[in-house]
Amino acid sequence: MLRVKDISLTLGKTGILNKVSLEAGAGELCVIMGANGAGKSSLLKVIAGEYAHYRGSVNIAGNELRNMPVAEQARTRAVLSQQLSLNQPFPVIDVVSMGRFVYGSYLSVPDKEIITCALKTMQVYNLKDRAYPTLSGGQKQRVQMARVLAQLLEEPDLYAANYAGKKMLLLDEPVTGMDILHQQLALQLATTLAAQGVLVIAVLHDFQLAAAYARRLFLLKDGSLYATGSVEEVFTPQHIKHCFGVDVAVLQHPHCNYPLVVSAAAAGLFQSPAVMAINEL
Ligand SMILES: Nc1ncnc2c1ncn2[C@@H]1O[C@H](COP(=O)(O)OP(=O)(O)OP(=O)(O)O)[C@@H](O)[C@H]1O
Repeated sequence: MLRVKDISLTLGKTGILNKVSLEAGAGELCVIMGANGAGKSSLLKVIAGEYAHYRGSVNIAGNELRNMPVAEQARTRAVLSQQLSLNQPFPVIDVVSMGRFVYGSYLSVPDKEIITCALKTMQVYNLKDRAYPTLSGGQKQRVQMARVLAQLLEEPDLYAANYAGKKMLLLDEPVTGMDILHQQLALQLATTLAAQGVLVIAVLHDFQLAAAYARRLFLLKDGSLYATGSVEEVFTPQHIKHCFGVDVAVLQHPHCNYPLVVSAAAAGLFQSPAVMAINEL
């Protein structure tokens, strides 16, 4: 579904991305991680078609991104950007409706049903008449998730359509500001959409959420792809130390089949022979 080959990006005079190549298939939930400034948002913006002057190739479902008309790009992928500022006092329902405008400015009955479905799925239906700027940070983020969901869906039902090879969802730090319940809601929604064939690529900073939800990880360092693979392959103490400069232990989760990444800030952790043995494996 997505083939990124040798992407390099310069902004001003600064090299931001350096020959990044990656592939991801329909129905995968991929997570991009890396330290602040590693290039995660820039990479997502290149894939979203927001930068025209990158070098290399981005191929989406067999189409070269450069050759895709903007309207077709908008129908193929929905993007949740970081730091979206919207200060006009639009009601929430209008903000979510904006997601449907990529299909035309007239909202049909099915469009309105999709908007209602998106509002209810992100648990913001009760806020639909509130002025968007008056919402809390986490509520705004849920509304923005509802907007991209409204853009993505073809039916007012999460399970009704097969999106394999047709739809891509790009999420830049989607759970920022959300409480733990709504973090789970947002990432379970991403998982559900992936199960319907949507390729989901999310930038996350939280190791536990990434470990729990990612099927494939891309770890960036200084604008280059440093490691890629499964959670177990990418989340090693060595990779994390190299990319984030912190000592961690990677432990077996007592109840779940994904690892726990624990930072050395937990005093005395690294004195435990059991933990040292795990990390030397
Ligand atoms: N428009 C721009 N002009 C110049 N430099 C930029 C621009 N946008 C981003 N950068 C720089 O590019 C680098 C990568 O930025 P990017 O936002 O992609 O990082 P990130 O990995 O998403 O970081 P964070 O975790 O802090 O969100 C940073 O050094 C940033 O300062």
